[in-house]
Amino acid sequence: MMEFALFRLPDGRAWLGEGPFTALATVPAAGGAFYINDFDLHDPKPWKVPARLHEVTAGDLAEKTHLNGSQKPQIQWAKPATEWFKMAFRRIRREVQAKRLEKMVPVLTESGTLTAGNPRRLLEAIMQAPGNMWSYAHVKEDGGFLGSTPEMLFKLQERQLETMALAGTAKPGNQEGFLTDVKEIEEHEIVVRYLTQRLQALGAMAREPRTLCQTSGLVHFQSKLSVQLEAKADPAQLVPLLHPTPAVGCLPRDDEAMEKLREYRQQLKVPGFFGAPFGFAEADGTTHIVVAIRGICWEGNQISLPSGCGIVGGSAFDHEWRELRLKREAVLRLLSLQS
Ligand SMILES: C=C(O[C@@H]1C=C(C(=O)O)C=C[C@H]1O)C(=O)O
Repeated sequence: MMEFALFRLPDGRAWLGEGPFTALATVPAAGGAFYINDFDLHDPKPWKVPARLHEVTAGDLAEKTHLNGSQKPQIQWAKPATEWFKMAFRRIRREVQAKRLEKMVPVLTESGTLTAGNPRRLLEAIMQAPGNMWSYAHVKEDGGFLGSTPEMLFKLQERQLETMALAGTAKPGNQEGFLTDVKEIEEHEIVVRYLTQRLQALGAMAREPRTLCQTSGLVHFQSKLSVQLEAKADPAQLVPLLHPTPAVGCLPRDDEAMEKLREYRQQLKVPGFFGAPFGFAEADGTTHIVVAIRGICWEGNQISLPSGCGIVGGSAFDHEWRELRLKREAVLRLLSLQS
């Protein structure tokens, strides 16, 4: 199989689409299409209709993707250098303290070299991800990306829109400290405020209380939001309305801040898939779009493992550096790649 896409819902239902894909600007009425784009939404035709679509389970994926016989990947990781990230971190914090910015999410990417095996084998691991995660993959002949994310951008079913703020991170174990951590709460509430502002015009909105979301080896703050839309909305318009949220982007989301964010991403060599929207439209029209974090990408034998962290005025470098490591470790654990 040359090119394919995979999407798994938290409830375990999963779809595998085989290329070649037909690209469309809007979601087809019959559904059965994947949404694949990069962080900057460069692709004007992000809806990809596969030549063949299969509903798959963890049990039959290996056979369907012809993985049988290939070995698990072995990766030699290089320790990430601090310099560029430290510079971005300091500049962002300075901008926040000067009140020119509220929050920005720089991304650090760890590189690795594939020494044996096939990265496609990791599809089996993302099919086994915990029940509160969405798994995604887009694989081409010599490269691709895949992962399992705890972050949904939105789910649209008729006129019911669901979304979530997921931001603020801790290691499991110190829940009491985390629940009252002012900096983490601020980081989270910035995302809630942003979503509320963006969604208010669309219809009656409801916010659930802030709760804890426990994923593989990490705890986050999560607030669910929902909107009863006044008029039918096209997912093609909702994506640029909501993405990027300040959970992976910046606030304010004006041209100047977005330009800075793009500059940092370029300087730090962040892969285009990271933080981008990814999704699937079911045959009944229900559309799921998630935020592609907690994953890896590869090109030939070069592997990248990106992770980001929100910087606000109270952020300290060592704390964020540790948080980035925890996030990378969570991905490695999820993919059963830990050494
Ligand atoms: C950017 C990542 O995660 C995002 C950033 C978070 C944070 O800064 O606390 C938490 C969850 C995600 O919204 C990542 O996992 O790399």
